[in-house]
Amino acid sequence: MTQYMMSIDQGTTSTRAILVNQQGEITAIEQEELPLKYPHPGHVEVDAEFIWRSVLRVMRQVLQKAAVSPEAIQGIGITNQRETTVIWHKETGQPIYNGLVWQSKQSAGICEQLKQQGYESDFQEKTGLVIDPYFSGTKVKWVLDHVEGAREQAEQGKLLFGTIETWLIWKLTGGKVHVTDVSNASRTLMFNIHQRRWDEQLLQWLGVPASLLPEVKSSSEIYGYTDEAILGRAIAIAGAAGDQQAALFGQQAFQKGDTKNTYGTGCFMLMNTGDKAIASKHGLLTTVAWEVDGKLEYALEGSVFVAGAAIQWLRDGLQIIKSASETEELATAVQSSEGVYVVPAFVGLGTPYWNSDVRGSVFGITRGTTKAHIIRAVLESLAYQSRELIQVMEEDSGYKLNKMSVDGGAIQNNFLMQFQSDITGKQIERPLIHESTAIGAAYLAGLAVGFWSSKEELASLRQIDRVFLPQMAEAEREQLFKGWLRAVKAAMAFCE
Ligand SMILES: Nc1ncnc2c1ncn2[C@@H]1O[C@H](COP(=O)(O)OP(=O)(O)O)[C@@H](O)[C@H]1O
Ligand SMILES: O=P(O)(O)OC[C@H](O)CO
Repeated sequence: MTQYMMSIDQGTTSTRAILVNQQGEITAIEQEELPLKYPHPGHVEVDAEFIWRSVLRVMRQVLQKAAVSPEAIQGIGITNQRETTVIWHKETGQPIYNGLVWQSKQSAGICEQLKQQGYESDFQEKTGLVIDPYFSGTKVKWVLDHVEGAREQAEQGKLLFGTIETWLIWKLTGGKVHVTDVSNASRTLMFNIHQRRWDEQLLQWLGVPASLLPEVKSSSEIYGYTDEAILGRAIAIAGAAGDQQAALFGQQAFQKGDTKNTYGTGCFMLMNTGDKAIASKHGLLTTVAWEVDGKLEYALEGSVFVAGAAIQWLRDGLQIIKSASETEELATAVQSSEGVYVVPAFVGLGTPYWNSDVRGSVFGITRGTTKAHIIRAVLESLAYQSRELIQVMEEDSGYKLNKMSVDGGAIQNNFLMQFQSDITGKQIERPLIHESTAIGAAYLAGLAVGFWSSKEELASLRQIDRVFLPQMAEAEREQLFKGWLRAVKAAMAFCE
C-alpha cells in the first residue's frame, strides 16, 4: 500500500487538505473557501467552529476522493494562518467569541496604550516583534476585556487560548492536547524568542493569565493522536508551523540567507538566519523559523498585509473581474499602468512602516485610465511592496540576495512574477509545486515519523517550474519605484 503524509493548511481564506507521497509529490488536494466577517471597518473575524468543521470536511474528502485508506496515512502536519486568536471554554470546547483574524485592528487602542507606557523596546527585544494589533497578545486582551465574564473565567483557569494550529490540535485530539509549536508561539507577542518560553513580564503588561496558554513544543514531533471517531483510526499529529515558516521549510530554504516570498492574502518574505536572531533596524520582524531535532532556528520576516486580498477586492468589491486569473491577461493588455499607483493599505501598512491608520489610495488617474490600468497597478503594488521588503532585508541581514523563491496563490500570474523580477532586479525562482506551505508541514511531520530521513533528503526533492530574470532597464526600474514611494507617502499623509 502506498504511504502518504497528510497536510492541513488552514489559511486566511481557505482550508486545504493535501496528500503527499514519499517523492514529495502532491497526489491529492481538497480545498474549501472560508467566509470572513467584517463587523466594523478594520475588524476581521472568523467563526472558529466553522474552521474546525471545514478542516474535518477536507480531511475526509481528500481521502475519499483519492480512495486512500486512513491506514495509509503515516502522520498529519498542520500549518496555519498565524496570529489569529481563538479563546474557548476548557470544559465545553466552545469558543467564547469569533476568532480575531491577524488582519483585524480591534486592539489598536490597546497597542497605543502599551506604547505610551513605554514598553515598546522591551516587547521588541524579547519577542522580535513590534507592538501592533497584528499579533495575538493584544487580541487576547481585547477579548478578555470585551466579552462579558471572560476575564473572570480566565482568572479561574476556565479558558484556553490558541492560534489556529492549537485550536485544531485540541479539536483533533478530542480536547486532550493543548499545545502550540514554537514558530506559532513566536507570533503572539507573549513569547520570549531568546529564552524559548512564555514571558511573565509581558503577560503581566498584557493582563493575560498564564493558565490560558498552550505548552510550547517543537515544530516536528508527535503532539498527540487524532480521536478515532475522526478518521476511523488514531493518526499521529506530528508537525506544526505557522504558514510562512512552513513555506520557508517547504521551499527547502535550509541554509542561512535562503529567502522566500509568499503571495497569498498578504505577502510574507522570510529569510533563514540560522541560529542567529537578528534584530532589525527597519521594521522587519525577528521570528522563530522552526525547531527541528532540538535545533531552534530563526528568520527575518517582512510583512505586507494586503496582496492577493487586493485582487479579491477587484473581484468582490469593485467587481471588475470575475476571477483572479483574469488579471494577467487584462494587465498585459496595456503597455504600462500609465502613472496609476494603487496603495492597497486597506488595513494599514506593515514593514517597514507599521502604520495601522493609513488606508488604501489610488493615484494618478486620468480620463484615459481604464480598468486594465487599475488592475495592472494593483498587481504591481504586490511587487513594489515586496521590493521594499527585499531592500530592508538585505540591509539588516548583511546577505545579498541573488535569487528569491516564491509561492502562494498569486504566483500563477506570470505578469506579476516578471514585474517582480524587473522591479527588484532579482532572479525569481518558481518551484514546480506551488503549495510550499502545505509541503512544509508535511515535511516537518514526515521527519518526526521517519517518512523522510533528513533535510538533505528533502532538499533533493526540489524541482523548479520557471525562473524569471530581470528585463527592465535600471533607470526605468528606479523611476517607477520612486513613484511608488511617493504614492505611499501621500497615502500616509492623507490619513494623518
Ligand atoms: N492568477 C492570479 N493572479 C493574481 N492573484 C491571484 C491569482 N490566483 C490567485 N490569486 C490570489 O491569491 C490569493 C490566494 O492565495 P493563497 O496562497 O491560497 O492565499 P491564503 O493562503 O492567504 O488564503 C487570493 O488572494 C487570490 O486573489
Ligand atoms: O493565510 P495566509 O497564507 O495569507 O497567511 C497569513 C499569515 O500567516 C499571517 O501572519
